[in-house]
Amino acid sequence: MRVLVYNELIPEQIPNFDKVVHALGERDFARADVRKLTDTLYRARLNKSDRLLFSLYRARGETCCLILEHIRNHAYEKSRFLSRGAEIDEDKIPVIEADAATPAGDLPLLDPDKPRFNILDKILTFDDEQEAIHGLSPPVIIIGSAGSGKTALTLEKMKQMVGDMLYVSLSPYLVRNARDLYYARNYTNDDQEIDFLSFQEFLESIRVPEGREVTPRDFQAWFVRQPAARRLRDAHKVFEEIRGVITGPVGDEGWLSREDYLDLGVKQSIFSEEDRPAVYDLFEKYRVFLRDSNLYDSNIVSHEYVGAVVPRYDFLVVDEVQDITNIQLYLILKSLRTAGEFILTGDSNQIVHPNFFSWAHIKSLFFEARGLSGAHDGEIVRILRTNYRNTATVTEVANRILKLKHARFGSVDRESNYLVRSVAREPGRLQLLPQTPEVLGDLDDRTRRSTRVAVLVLHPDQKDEARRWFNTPLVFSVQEAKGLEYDSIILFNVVSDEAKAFREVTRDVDPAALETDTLTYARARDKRDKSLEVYKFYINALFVAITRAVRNLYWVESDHGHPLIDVLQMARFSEVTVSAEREDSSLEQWQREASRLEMQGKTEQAQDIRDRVLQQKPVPWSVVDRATFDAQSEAAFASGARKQLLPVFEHALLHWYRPILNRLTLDGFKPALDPEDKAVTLMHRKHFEAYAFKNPGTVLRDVERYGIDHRTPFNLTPVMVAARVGNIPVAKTLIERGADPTLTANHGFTAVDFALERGLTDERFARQKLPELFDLLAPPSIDVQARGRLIKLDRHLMEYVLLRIMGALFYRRLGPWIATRYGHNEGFTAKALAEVVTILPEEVLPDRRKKRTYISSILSKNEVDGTSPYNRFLFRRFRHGHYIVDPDLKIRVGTAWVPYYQVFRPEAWGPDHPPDYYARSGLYSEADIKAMQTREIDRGMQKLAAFRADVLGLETDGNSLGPRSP
Ligand SMILES: Nc1ncnc2c1ncn2[C@@H]1O[C@H](COP(=O)(O)OP(=O)(O)OP(=O)(O)O)[C@@H](O)[C@H]1O
Repeated sequence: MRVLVYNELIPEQIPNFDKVVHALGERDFARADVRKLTDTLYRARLNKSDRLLFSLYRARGETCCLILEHIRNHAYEKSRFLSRGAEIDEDKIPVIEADAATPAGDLPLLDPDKPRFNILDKILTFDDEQEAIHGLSPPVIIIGSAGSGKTALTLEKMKQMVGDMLYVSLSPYLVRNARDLYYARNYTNDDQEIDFLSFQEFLESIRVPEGREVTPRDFQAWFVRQPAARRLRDAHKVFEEIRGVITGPVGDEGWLSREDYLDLGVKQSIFSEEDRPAVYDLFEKYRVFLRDSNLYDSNIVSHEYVGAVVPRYDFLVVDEVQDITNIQLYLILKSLRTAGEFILTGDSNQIVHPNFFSWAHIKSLFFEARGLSGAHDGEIVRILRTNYRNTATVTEVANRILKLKHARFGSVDRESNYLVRSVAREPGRLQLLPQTPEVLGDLDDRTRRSTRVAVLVLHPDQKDEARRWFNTPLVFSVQEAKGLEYDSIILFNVVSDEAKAFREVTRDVDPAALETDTLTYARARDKRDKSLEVYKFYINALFVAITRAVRNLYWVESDHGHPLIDVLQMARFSEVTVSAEREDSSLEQWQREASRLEMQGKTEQAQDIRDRVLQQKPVPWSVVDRATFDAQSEAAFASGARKQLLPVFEHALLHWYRPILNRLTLDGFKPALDPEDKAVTLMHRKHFEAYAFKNPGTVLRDVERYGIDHRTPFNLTPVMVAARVGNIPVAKTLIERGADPTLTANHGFTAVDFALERGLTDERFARQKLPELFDLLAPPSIDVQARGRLIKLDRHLMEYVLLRIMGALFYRRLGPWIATRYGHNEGFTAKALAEVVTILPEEVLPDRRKKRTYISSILSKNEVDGTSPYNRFLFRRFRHGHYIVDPDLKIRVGTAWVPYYQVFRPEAWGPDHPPDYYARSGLYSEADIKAMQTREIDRGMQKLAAFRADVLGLETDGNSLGPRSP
């Protein structure tokens, strides 16, 4: 049997490794003392205390043994691959013979001839090209077409690095995806701390810029109103010139001076010398426009930040570098402690952002700023030619486009001069179809209900025409589609709608020039020829559009006689009968697609799915938000009617709005006198009945009607309710369908905070529910702003967990602590926190992190006036050993920055209700007791008001809802 070893394992450090692996290879399970742990996992015995975890899978028809993990000292509960916290009783697990052990499935991406394999979201082996790059030391530039494994390879490379690291890319979606891939299957690494940041977040981590980043759409809307628009015509082209040529280069100023700009060589600008003065005039107006509209240009901001960036990373990765400009790259590389410790990846055939990117620009940047790439002298560029994403047919057309580009414009640069190989076993399908009502009707009928087919047009303004024919909500312009992939793509009049431009793209190209299997390096003939710069968008857009199709391409054109169709030899694919399979996706799949698109910022399409496919409606009930609640409770107390007070009580109970609960108790409001358990049970039964069932059916009915994140009358989302009641299957289903776990309730809680709040007081809940709920619901990071900088707290950090715990304790514990009469427990102390967290299971907080000394070190490290170089400026120490979240801290809610103490509400703090020892003593009348309790509560409220004013610096509102003395 073949044995492959996970690349993270170091066999030399594992006792008896060779001996045991040899036995496994010979299928001698008895010698290796193999036992079966789960359906897919086995263990072999290394020595008295250590075990080796492995799985069996089939690859290319052979059974392969995949060695996964070294279990030291019987510590199965620490295993990465067994479910967390697994308790295995060695005496009870069954011995198994090799013949009885069957492979758990097929692994199509595994090459059994390789000795090592890698694990990201799936198990795969690298090909020789990839392996060679994996072995290189930085700096490395990885060039490869879409789907060549650049991201996968780079992430695996990062795992070998030690220290502080950065992964950065323009698209927030790609970054999020990369982070999830990195930590897939419980990967952890104590030797590194990684920031996964979009470029905008990277800027924010230096200093949060004012306003919002200008988009091409803002520019276009402004451009068409300018008199110069008539002469310069194309907004995209002008924007590209400004972004790529005027503000993009590295220099001493934020942009090129007029003189320098007019002096540029012909290859350095998209515009002719005659047009350049007009472009520069417009650029000057553009800066005024930015200032007046509170927008910023990230290039100009990057220039401003060059002096402010501090070296803070030991290693960094820039993924999709073709999307960013030189000054942006320069700024990123300036954050390295040692020059040259980087990997850049990219593909210049995928440039559809206006930024005038070329590999030559990057090379000249390294040449001019020699310090950037370190002492390394040799070639740092490596190319990946194999495509793992698209079928052979799709790849063939993509290659023809590359050949056409080469034949027409010459080599863009030496680096991008290559064709792509497909390894897909399936051939895939390509049909060139005419634009007739019958064909379009049929195509639409077969594809409109499927989440796996999207329609692509070249420009955003062509989407309306496409929507006349196609009913799917998945209609995108090419720029929108960048970074997406679908099983099948319908290209709609991409060429016919820009017939003139594409005619230029094919001008003077001899089809015979495309009959080649390699691209030879050749520059364009005429240096003054700007056609590449001008027409690059069209040819790249076509390339990007086509490579979005994983399997099939349906290409609809009104004019099949266009020269481009001819040059690409598409006629052989011409058909009049649509052969797309008809496919209906379920509502669930559509819901997931809507959420996926939402996350990628494709709000238009996501909304269209919700409106037309899911037919979601606004909730028919009124939702009680903060303002409504304040008004409702005032009115209820004024009326004193039970019917009005009950919803106020329930709301206060759910949000632990202590002043209101106290007041209701003092007023003798019956439900408020019940023990909390009873009141909660009644309320849950009344309002959250649907969440009591394991089967999510009832909850999903509302979700289908009103959307996955609709608000219940208490202004909670369904997943918040599931978290609060501890219903794991429902929470899981909602998350799988795309529920957003970052949304907040009236008092600032996200779904996971509800679960944590309960887990911190209820031992059984903590043990049975919290590990899974935390895993499922805790968002990957919390964005905070301290001292004007973004600090992204990754879920792996203790700071993240601590901030969450402080949030979960905010109302129930912190308020009463501050309010206590003797004041010895104000604020969070390491001692109090260490006591509180003992209840949390190992999976949520490992024992080493529960220690008082450790908690204390994290608190003081992040104290706002502290001097640690790793200070994240989270906490303020207002008395010796007493901490609170810093009142100047802001957190990101949706896209807005909100002060922490507006998200969490100190005005909802109140003292615990005084115990009934007065009553028990039997010495006092009922009226006396009430008076004493009232006084006690009043004192607490006053203390809280003073704390809010003195420590938090907040205005106090006179406790309008606090209890008044009778
Ligand atoms: N050696 C390999 N064997 C099998 N699958 C692979 C291999 N390398 C990469 N893949 C898979 O191919 C797909 C594309 O890889 P990846 O997303 O890393 O490509 P990319 O070059 O970054 O693409 P893009 O430029 O479109 O972002 C992924 O699903 C990845 O897991």
